[in-house]
Amino acid sequence: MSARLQVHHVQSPLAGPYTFELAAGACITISGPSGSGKSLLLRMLCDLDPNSGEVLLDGVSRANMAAPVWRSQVVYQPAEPAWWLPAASAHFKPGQMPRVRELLPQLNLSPSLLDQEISRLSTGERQRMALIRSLACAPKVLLLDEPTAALDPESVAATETLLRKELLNGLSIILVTHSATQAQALGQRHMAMHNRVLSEAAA
Ligand SMILES: Nc1ncnc2c1ncn2[C@@H]1O[C@H](COP(=O)(O)OP(=O)(O)OP(=O)(O)O)[C@@H](O)[C@H]1O
Repeated sequence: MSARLQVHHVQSPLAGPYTFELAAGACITISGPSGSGKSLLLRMLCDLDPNSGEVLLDGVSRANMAAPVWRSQVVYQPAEPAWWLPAASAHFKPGQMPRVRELLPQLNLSPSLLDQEISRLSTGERQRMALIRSLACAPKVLLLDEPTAALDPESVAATETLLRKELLNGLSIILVTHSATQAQALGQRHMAMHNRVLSEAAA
């Protein structure tokens, strides 16, 4: 597998430096205590927080890409995703809708939820809808911050099945999770964050 994402000395005054590589179709999992710096790392990788160092996507430096282009290919899904319009459907471009309709049943979501007010969806429905929003961008790298934290076991299983399928199709994932079972099920490499220092974790 070739390096899809190369991270070289990425740091900010708050965290880092971080250096590692993520192959195409591979998943790195990151575990670690609350407040250890996991989200800070993901936010730097998608260029939401100011940072120095170099990140390359398929060999192309982030410095040579417009920020919106970068963020559409290296997509960050926070633990509590934001919605800025009343209904989920309004967050999708018309061209994304066939993909959205294909993904909804895979996460056990009814298409009728698309047009309901987001605030009326359950936390777990919102979390699954957020994953659909992330995947609808057709990213090359997905940075997932506890994507199943609010889900029941059946929805966790559906989400993991979908992520496994996406990995097989070449998507690369950095997955922050507190679940050792989930890390084992999806990741090939396991890392741990402690006091903003990233290290290899036992498999
Ligand atoms: N912009 C900021 N300025 C100063 N400190 C910050 C900023 N953003 C985050 N922090 C602090 O950095 C630390 C790491 O935060 P981070 O959100 O990365 O934790 P985390 O490992 O993702 O935790 P959790 O598992 O609870 O989501 C926390 O102590 C947080 O308060």
